[in-house]
Amino acid sequence: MAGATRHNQSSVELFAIYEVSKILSSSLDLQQTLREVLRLLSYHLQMQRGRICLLTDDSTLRLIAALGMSQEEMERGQYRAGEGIVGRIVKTGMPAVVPNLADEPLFLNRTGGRNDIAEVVISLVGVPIKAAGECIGVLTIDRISDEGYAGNFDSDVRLLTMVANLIGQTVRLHRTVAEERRFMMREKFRLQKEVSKVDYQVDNVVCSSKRMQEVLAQVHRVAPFRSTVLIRGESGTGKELIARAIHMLSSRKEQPFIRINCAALPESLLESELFGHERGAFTGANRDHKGRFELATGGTLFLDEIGDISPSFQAKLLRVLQEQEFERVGGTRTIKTDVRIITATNVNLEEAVAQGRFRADLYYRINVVTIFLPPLRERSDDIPLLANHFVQKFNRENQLNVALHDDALDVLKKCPWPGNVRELENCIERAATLCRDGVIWDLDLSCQMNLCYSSTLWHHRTVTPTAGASVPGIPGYAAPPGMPMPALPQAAPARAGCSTGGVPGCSAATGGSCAAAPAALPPNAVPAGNPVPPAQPMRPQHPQPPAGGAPAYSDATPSADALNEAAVGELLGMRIGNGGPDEPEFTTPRDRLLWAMERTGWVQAKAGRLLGLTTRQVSYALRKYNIEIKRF
Ligand SMILES: Nc1ncnc2c1ncn2[C@@H]1O[C@H](COP(=O)(O)OP(=O)(O)OP(=O)(O)O)[C@@H](O)[C@H]1O
Repeated sequence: MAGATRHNQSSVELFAIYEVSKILSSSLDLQQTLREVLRLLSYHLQMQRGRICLLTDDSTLRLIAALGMSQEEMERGQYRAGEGIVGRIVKTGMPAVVPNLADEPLFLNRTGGRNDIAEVVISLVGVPIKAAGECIGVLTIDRISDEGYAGNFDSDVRLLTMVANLIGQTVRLHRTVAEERRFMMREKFRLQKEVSKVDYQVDNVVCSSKRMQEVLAQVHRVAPFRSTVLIRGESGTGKELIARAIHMLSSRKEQPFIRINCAALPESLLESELFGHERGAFTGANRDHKGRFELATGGTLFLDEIGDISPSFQAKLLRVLQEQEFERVGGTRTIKTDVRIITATNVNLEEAVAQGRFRADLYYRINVVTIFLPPLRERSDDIPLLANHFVQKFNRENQLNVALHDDALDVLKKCPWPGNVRELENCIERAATLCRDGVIWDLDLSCQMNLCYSSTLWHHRTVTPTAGASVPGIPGYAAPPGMPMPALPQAAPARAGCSTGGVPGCSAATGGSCAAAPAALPPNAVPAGNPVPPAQPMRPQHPQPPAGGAPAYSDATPSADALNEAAVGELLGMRIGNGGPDEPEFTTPRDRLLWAMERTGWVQAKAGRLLGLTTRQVSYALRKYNIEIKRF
């Protein structure tokens, strides 16, 4: 009978140990875990008032888990080594059994948690908690009875020692993890400080603003991984440049970087361009053709303007991105791909998803890491560096030594740059081409001659809302999240010499001083209040334009249309030479535009490239010259 009881007792103890080990490995909250252990001992083994004290860094024993104690009582549970029963256990590293606490001189009742000591017999069993051979705390339990505990203290000590060992291992593990975590946090903080000091450099990307430094830091972080990157930002902010930078900083840099503009091709062509086609797949497919996915094998595929692809093509693209395989058009063989995908768009994708124009599953697939490129107007600190970079580029390409005058730089810094860096580049190239004495003066800038085609485009947008416009106040512009468009300045009344009527490109660039446009200047004159600094070259005399030319120097204020006409003409006219050696002579800008459209199969993006214009500028010019777009 006694054997059976002992057997039962052993089974209960074994079960308790098993449960304790489970609890100890179940949570990261040490205090909570230890309280659970005490609850289990109390429930299964009638070991009441369990307490666990742990040694802290200042060698004090602190009560960190207890059953049936208020927070206040717990806070009183602090002992020095050697003090009281608990202090003695830590000091000696040996278990202690006190059959009746009322008779124990070492008993301090510091917590005040045993006020029933006069009414019942309280026995205490305490064992050291050890880890790696060191005593790091104490586990105690009370046995409460009316006439003294009749059970076996030895078996209590044995069981509690096992539990204390498990606790010791757990505490050690928690402390190691906490220490490592503290170390990692310190390291993270240190690295963050280092990173903020680092001047990130990426080849070809010119910038000094904090916003762009953050972008470059992101570029460095994402480059080594294969994750899909989505680059967002307005047109001309440098999305392709950043995509190339990511490729060049990755281990794929020796492999191809292949770009495709998804908006420039109709769906059938886009499909064959991306996936390739087999001979005979369609009329004119005379031989097998590798698509860009195949050409980019091992490298990076940059899908520009991804926000513009049709819903049916979105489904096809999704399949490749998910399964990393595809078939050529007209083919049956499944081809595996190994390409890193970088996408870019200036479309508000969230709005497109909400309106059902863009698939949510594709959105999530491409939106793994997103890099937002701020518009130039939000990082005007970059303008001086960029402007000088483009002047140097012009000089290298033309073996010239043109300089940029500070006055011109001042005007550039005030411009809102709706066309961003691309527009700045065009502006500099144009001024460098036109300037007469090897210096770009403020008056050489197109906005100062009422020939700023950006302001013309802005003007067009503000008077001719485009379908799908989604930015309040700026029809035709859709700003993605985090890419707020500038508030339109109040239209200033048209002034002599300024026909843009206060459109942003002009009024901001001139600081509202369009009245001082060149028309008011006599030959050799310098505008009032704008003396030439001695160190700077003498301001040149601007000749009058030929009769019937651009309205820049006309005394009369031309109508907005006349300005647009002139500006677009200027735009197209200025680019003569980009079309290559076989470009014929044109008598009107309209003819040149028609020639480019015909030559590129009426693909506006391609015509734009031929003419050195953006797709939007081509689209504007087509409307301007009433050219009906041919569709095939
Ligand atoms: N930080 C920069 N440093 C030097 N050049 C830049 C920078 N940002 C942009 N550019 C130049 O501006 C022009 C436009 O850049 P890019 O084509 O990368 O812009 P994008 O955002 O991809 O334009 P889009 O949306 O129209 O395709 C390019 O000639 C590019 O080299």
